[in-house]
Amino acid sequence: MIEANTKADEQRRVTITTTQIKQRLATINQQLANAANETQDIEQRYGDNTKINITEVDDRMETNAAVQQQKQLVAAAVENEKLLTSQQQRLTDLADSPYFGRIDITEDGEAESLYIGTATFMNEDDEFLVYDWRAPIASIYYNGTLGPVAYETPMGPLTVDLTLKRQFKIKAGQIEHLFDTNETVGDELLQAVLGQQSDEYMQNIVATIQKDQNDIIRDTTADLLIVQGVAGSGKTSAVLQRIAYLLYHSRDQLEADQMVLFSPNRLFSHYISEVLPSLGEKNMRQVTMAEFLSHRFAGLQVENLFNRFEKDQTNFPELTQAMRRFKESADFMQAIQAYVKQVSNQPLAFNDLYFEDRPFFTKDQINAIYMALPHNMLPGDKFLATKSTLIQRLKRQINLEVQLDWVADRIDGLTNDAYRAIIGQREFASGDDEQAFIAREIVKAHFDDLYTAIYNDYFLDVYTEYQQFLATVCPSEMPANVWQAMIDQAAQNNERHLVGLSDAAPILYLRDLLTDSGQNHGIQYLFIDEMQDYSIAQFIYIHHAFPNAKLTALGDYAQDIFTASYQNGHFIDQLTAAFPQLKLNQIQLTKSYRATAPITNFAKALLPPETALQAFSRDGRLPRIITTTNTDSHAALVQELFRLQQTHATIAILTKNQQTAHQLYASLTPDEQVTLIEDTTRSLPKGILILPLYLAKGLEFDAVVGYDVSATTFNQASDRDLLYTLITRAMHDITIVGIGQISPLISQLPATLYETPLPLLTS
Ligand SMILES: Nc1ncnc2c1ncn2[C@@H]1O[C@H](COP(=O)(O)OP(=O)(O)OP(=O)(O)O)[C@@H](O)[C@H]1O
Repeated sequence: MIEANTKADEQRRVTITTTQIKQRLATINQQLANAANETQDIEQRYGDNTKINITEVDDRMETNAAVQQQKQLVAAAVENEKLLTSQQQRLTDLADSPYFGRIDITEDGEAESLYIGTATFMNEDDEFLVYDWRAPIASIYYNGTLGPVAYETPMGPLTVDLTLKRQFKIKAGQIEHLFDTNETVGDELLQAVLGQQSDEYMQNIVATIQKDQNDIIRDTTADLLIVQGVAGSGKTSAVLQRIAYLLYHSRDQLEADQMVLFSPNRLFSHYISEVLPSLGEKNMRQVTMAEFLSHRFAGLQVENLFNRFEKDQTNFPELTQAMRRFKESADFMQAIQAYVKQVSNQPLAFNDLYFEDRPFFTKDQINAIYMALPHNMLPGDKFLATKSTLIQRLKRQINLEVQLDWVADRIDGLTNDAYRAIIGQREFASGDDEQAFIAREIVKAHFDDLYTAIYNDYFLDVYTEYQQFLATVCPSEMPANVWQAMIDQAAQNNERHLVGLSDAAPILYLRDLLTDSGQNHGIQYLFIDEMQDYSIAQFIYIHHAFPNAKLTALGDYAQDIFTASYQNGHFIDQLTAAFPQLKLNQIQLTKSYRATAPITNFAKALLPPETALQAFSRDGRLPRIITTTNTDSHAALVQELFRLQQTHATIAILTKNQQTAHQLYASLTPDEQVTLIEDTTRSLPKGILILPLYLAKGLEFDAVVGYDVSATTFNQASDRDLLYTLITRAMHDITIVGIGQISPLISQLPATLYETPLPLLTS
């Protein structure tokens, strides 16, 4: 129990701190106003300078230098303004809520109180009034219980005595709550935070990070950090705080754009987009696997995970499943490596390179170049040497061509503007030099398409090469005719500019290994959320594509909605086995924070009894199971929505597939104010939303209605993971609606875990 005078003392300190923050803010505001004026000033002068007459040759050089200098001045001024704006934002946030924690420590007999907030604030005398939550000493706040505690310093671990841990909730400079705690971070504040309504954007969790989440955030040693965490255990939250932590500790070596987060869909990207800015950091890059693949397969259409899932629902025979399992495995990617080694001394599937409708380099010519190279050269090097020979030969052709009459004719026909566009600002020693330059530019432009084709490796027919590879790896248990039919299908896909999803990573891998290309060495960290939605083959390809990146992979094998129908075995074991050379750290999160205890316990009952899953102790209503008839289903749903709307702002109706979502949406009247969410949707409005479950991955809603969770729709063992994912999207309330008969997966659960309201009375 906190004494009243303790609160008054603490409030006094808050006031002193916020007063100083506001004073600093006033200075920054002034500097910002000056900086804005300065930028405007320079821009204006820059504008005036460009008005100097540039047709006089003597003036031209001088004007260029002046313009360059002005440009640099503008860039510096803009940079300065940006810096001041970010300081302004940080101070504004601190003035409202300067800190959320206090630790009292004793070190060598000397006692000290430290206050922890979202950013450091030092007063005029360089005393820390607030420590950044990422400072090494702040780890005590997250990790330590009262008594001796160690924390990392640049000189090695140091032990201090922790004598007090206090948590605050401060708003508009006023303490709303404060608690003393001996837990790592007390539950009281967490209760308050988790009880709030969902928001369009995810919130940062700095004030209440839990110990095991802190381990994820502060890991700096692993090359591959794998986090298996139950639904709602804070995996996504932890990874975002981790990004903020890494940026803070490597300010000089690491930029936000050297980090990439693979996210499940665009909606999710939008949902998490405010966390880093709220911590004063820039966002990392975000990409979905579909975007990544379609970028790398420019011009071809790659099968989409969501569409494939929908198709699997109607027809997915066992042999197709086995085929997919193989193509998505580490063995398959290893077979590609072996194939590349083996074919490097054989002719490759090259394409003729055409120019003006006739082959300029035939595939035989290209193969002759390739095969003449030393046998012991690496395949990628051989390819690059071949490419370089092709470019040299093209250059030779360009040198010959400049002498030809058609070029002289073309030069004669140039208008003044076209002529000037070619020479630009260049100066020439003589007229002949100028002519020679123009002739060369014209011939280069003439051969540009051919050059681009060579440059982009279009002379390798990777699809045919892939089909040849496939012909060498038919698994013994697979009937040869079925395997051949799959190869024929891959060839047909290619004709139609399509790529099957399970072929995508292998084809890219084959292409990159044969051509020694496709690697991005600049990315330092990669984060893969919902790791269970990626195949091992995709992981291997991603690691190949970003060879210098440390990898953080997070997920929950119980939420493998896309692969549960055909994968078996333990995903994490397969993943670790695929990267034996990487330094591994594995962390498990078993406590679920998102939902109330009744919802989490209900979801848990679906999983095998040995599953380590613990509900955070937050009270709430029992889940409701409504079984209705086809005729009454609409009325029952509307009635339930009406009930939920009394207390919740965002209610998601989740369906198994898109078709059900569309049909349901069409059947609701406009005054029911529902929004249909699709693959292309970028942001989440409040109100009632309808979406297929797979688009709700990683998201959360105040209330969820699982619609048509019936004996006919959710009846396979693999549907368990779908249902678990569905239920765990809810924060405060869940209703499951079954039509005809409720899914056996639900009816098997202990009746104490839910309630069944009386059936709706219809006329
Ligand atoms: N330490 C914490 N303090 C406050 N809130 C937390 C904490 N950890 C998790 N949460 C909250 O719990 C919810 C779930 O977190 P998050 O989405 O990060 O979990 P997840 O493990 O990625 O979930 P899922 O796998 O189900 O998508 C979020 O609302 C998040 O803000």
